[in-house]
Amino acid sequence: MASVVINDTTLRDGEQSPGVAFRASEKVALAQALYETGITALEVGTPAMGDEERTRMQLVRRHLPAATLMAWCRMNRDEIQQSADLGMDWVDISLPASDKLRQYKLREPLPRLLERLTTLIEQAKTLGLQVCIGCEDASRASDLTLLTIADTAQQAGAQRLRFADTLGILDPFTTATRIGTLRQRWAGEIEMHAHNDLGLATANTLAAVRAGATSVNTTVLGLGERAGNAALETVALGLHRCLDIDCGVHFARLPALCQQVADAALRPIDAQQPLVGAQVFTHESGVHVAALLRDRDSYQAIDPALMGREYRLVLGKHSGRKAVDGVFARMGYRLDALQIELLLPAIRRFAESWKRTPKDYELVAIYDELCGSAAQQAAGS
Ligand SMILES: CC(=O)SCCNC(=O)CCNC(=O)[C@H](O)C(C)(C)COP(=O)(O)OP(=O)(O)OC[C@H]1O[C@@H](n2cnc3c(N)ncnc32)[C@H](O)[C@@H]1OP(=O)(O)O
Ligand SMILES: O=C(O)CCC(=O)C(=O)O
Repeated sequence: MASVVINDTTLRDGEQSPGVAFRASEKVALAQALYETGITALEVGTPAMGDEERTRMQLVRRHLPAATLMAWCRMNRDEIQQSADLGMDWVDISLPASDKLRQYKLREPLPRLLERLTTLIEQAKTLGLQVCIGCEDASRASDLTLLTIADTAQQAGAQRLRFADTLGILDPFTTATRIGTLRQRWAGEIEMHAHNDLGLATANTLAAVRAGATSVNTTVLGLGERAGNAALETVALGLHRCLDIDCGVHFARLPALCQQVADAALRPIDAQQPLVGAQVFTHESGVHVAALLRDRDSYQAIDPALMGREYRLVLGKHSGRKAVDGVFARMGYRLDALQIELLLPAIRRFAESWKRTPKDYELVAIYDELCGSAAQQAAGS
């Protein structure tokens, strides 16, 4: 499959998560960390927000001269001019694609908006900017409207069309159909921008790529409006794993990048966050662990080493005998069948009382209590 550009928008849409506000130093450091993780195309901000935001965008530009930077703009001449002044490579000119958003936001008929769009694209191109047309709420726009916008954008010389599932209402099948229709008409780049309201943002992003999208928006940890955007981590690994597309992401750097974003956003990483959560390479269930002790591929499709991580086997309420044997063996204990029979119910009780798995020293304490020499002597007498 052809290559795909990840145009990460952590610093624009990611920061639109309620309450998230990156300081200037954080914005620059995050841009740097994204770049070092192999993400070289970044949507870095909204010039309309004012001098402070523009200064930050300029700082990112200075720190990352080789990165491909994009600004998000409304249909507004000043914002496009500002994007050029800030040294951006791309401008995303946002146009409400659905009737609803046009009606309630701009209150301007589509033909008039398209005339304005043509002028704005020409302005941006004269300023040396590459142009992406952000079709906001494209999922609620008709194909006819979308294709009309695409025709105008194409004639005016825009390079990219962003299909935004602004409200996160699509499923992967509909996404593929919509992008496929667009692909037949629009010769330029197509960028998928998916929101996660139904938990389908990554799936929709992969479906869009299958149907012909050449570029995808992501945010680290899926930050973004409401339920967020498609997460960089799952999109990058999904493209690699499911579609055999290498976007140049250094997977081993993802955990540190995610932690840095989590710290700057004050959003702790959920233990079960795909790929980077603390628990996602940890196995407890007895049936799984028994098989994993023989072959890691039995219950582990993603090699944690790819992310610089390790897999762990733990004991808990769902452990079986082989798991008890295996985990104690890792700690240097050779258990006999009777000891395992004594330990298993005690470990289950521990997990239920403390609502967590016992740590190694706690397993040793359970062992000492139930199987230590005094206990064994008592059991024998
Ligand atoms: C789906 C998305 O994520 S789109 C990205 C949206 N991003 C943001 O809103 C984040 C940053 N936003 C802000 O800081 C501010 O809202 C600003 C600076 C952009 C604008 O601030 P203000 O000038 O005070 O406008 P305000 O936020 O009150 O209202 C938005 C205005 O933008 C207009 N607008 C919305 N989309 C567009 C568009 N694509 N093109 C032109 N105008 C637009 C609205 O119609 C409204 O105009 P009105 O005042 O004439 O009704
Ligand atoms: O206008 C765009 O480029 C898309 C904006 C966006 O973030 C969205 O629609 O969710």
